[in-house]
Amino acid sequence: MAKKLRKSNQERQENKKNELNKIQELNEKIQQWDIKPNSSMTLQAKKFSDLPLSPKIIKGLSDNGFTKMTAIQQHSIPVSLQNWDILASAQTGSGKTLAFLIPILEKLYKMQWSEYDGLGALVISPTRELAIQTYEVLLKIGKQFNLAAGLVIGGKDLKFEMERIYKMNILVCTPGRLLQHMDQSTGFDVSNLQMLVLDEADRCLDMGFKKTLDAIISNLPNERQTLLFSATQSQSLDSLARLSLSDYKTVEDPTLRNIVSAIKDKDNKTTTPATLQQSYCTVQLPKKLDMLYSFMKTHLKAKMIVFLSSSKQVHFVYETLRKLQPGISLLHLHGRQKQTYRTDVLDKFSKAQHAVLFATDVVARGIDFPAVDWVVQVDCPEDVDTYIHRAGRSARNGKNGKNLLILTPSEEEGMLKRLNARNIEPKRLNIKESKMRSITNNLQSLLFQDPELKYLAQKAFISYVKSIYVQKDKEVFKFEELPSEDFAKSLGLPGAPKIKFKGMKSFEKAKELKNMSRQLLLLKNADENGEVNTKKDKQVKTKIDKMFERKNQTVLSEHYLNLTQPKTDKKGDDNDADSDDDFMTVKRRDHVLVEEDLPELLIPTSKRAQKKALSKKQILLNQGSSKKFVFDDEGNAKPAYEVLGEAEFAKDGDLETQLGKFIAKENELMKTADIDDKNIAKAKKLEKKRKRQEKERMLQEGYYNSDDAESEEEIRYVVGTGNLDDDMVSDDEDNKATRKKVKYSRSGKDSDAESDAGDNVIQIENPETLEDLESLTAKLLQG
Ligand SMILES: Nc1ncnc2c1ncn2[C@@H]1O[C@H](COP(=O)(O)OP(=O)(O)OP(=O)(O)O)[C@@H](O)[C@H]1O
Repeated sequence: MAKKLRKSNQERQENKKNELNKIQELNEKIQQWDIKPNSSMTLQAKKFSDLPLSPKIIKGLSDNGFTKMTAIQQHSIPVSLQNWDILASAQTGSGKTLAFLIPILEKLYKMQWSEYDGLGALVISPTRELAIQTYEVLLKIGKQFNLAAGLVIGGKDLKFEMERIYKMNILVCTPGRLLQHMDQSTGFDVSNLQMLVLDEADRCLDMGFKKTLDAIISNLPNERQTLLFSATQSQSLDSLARLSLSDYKTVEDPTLRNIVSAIKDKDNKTTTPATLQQSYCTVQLPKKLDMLYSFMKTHLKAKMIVFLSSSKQVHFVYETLRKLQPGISLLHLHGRQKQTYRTDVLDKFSKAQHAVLFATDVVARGIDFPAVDWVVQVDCPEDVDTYIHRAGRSARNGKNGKNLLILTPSEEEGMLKRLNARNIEPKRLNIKESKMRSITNNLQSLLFQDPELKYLAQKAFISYVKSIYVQKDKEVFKFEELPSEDFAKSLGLPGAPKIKFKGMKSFEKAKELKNMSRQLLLLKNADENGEVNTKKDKQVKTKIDKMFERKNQTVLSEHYLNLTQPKTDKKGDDNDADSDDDFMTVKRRDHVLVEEDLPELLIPTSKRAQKKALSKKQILLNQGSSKKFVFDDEGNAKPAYEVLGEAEFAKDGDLETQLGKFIAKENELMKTADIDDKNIAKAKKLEKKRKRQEKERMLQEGYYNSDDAESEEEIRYVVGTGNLDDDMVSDDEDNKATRKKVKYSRSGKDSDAESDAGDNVIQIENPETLEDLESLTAKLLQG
């Protein structure tokens, strides 16, 4: 028995030695690799197996059907393997994900990284969807490795994450939650980090994560490798590169250890693939929905993503078009839905053969839906980069795809100019008016029947107008040219909700009035000759003068305060026009929704308005009980109830007859009122029921984000080797002992300990839920 054990130990040692030798060989080969883009080595390496890569990664790749490399993989993987920092940009769908995942796995493997070495690599993605997708690819190709990987994309149960995050070797995450862990999770140590990857790096910046990224990067060790990947390159990306890549400016100096290789896809000058057919058409804003519906009706056998500018637009278009039953299955996705619902939609759309997905730009980047035939950009993208990324959801990895950009006449010239400047020249498509089907009447009747839909339409209208208003590129987005009335009608609304740009107006007016008040003060201090006395403090003032002054100042400042109120709140926080939700209010005119039913945007928030309302109330209170007057033909006011003289009263019969008549009349009135009341009560009951059902349906479909955190679980883990199972790490002493051994074994001296760790059976904490991505703990890259 002992002999057998010794033999197996010997075998293990032998195996380990061989493995280390092979790693040594791989390292030597990659150091000799000529990474120049035109070198024969680079150009001749067509398959993954042509590169000096470990058998583990080759197996992981081939098991998933990846054998040939794409251009970006061919050019960037050898450079990454030589430990250079990289700023890589390549077309959408060109395989960037593998281009950074392979070097991560390969590097950690060659360093013989173990679960006790802590976090070795960090991948930061701008959206949850992209992070999930990257994580899934990592799981697939990394099965052969003995590493722990986790997905941290936000969620409520911070404690749960805190307890596990320190065990991870590779983390795929979104920026906000990562920073939270850096700040709050005591056990989370990033000091050993070897690689940082920023996927869609420019998008991370566009989404306002700059400060978060700066903070994350400042927490990371300087001695690390950094890879920045994006399909487009913006100036902000350059500035990030300067911040996060070492010696960015020393590109030409090959003697420095950390230089940047800016790798671009040499074959293509533009960032859109050649297999993508690009076209555009021009349609008046009020005709857009007709155009979309007609397009869908003529493409029932297609898989299509329809991009709209806001979640409210998406919600409205989805809810109404599904009621018109176009004959193709419809899905919708935006950032206000629950993560579980979003994941479900992604899954459904990925699997669907023919379907339409209405979406915001939350899926514009990185998401890899298979076989999308059409991308339809119904609302104009905010810039060319967004256009490229949206269009890039189709024609991925050499496949064919089509993109249709719908522009309004006022957007056409500006947007085409922007696209042409980037070598993008979509073909113009002429729309046959005769083929276009108008759905305005259908929408009107839908909205008439369903107040919920009307409410959605109003929100969609406002959010669209708002989206145009806030666009930076005023040459493309001309707010003043919006045909708001017709646009509202095209959504089925009876008219455009009036939008008042509260912040802007009050800001301008406040400036004006501030000037006026200054003039008033100066005038008040003017001497008898009318000259302005600026040295008023030197005047001799009586007590009454002072009181008068103080009183007037108060009046003035109150008045001034009222005018400037919308700009500054009590705490002095800036509330002006830039505030996202507060910058416009809507005056409604055609419906009777009560205030609590209104969207936040519609509630008048100005303190002035509230004060005004208060004062009206006050006036009414002060008035005491009201008197009712009627006006005669000459316009004279008389009390509504007058006591008649006896003779006049007797004209209509004696008291008894008149009383009888009066009672009969009142009885009649009461009967009708009773019927009316019953009808109203019935209608109310029905409405209540309908609302309840609607709410239930919406809950099922993933709206009501407010309780997201309550119900969803957004963190998932792959936990590495079995000895990371909670039970096994519960005993601290044992754990410490194992750590010591494993550390020691990395130097190759204690192969028993190493193989013990390696021999552990892999534990999957919740195998059933692993696949649907909703498990809190999943599994592993196994050895
Ligand atoms: N070497 C390869 N062989 C076959 N298919 C590949 C290869 N590399 C990537 N793919 C496939 O190509 C598709 C696009 O890859 P990926 O999502 O990595 O593109 P991307 O460049 O990151 O796109 P985007 O810029 O839109 O994020 C995926 O379906 C992926 O599985």
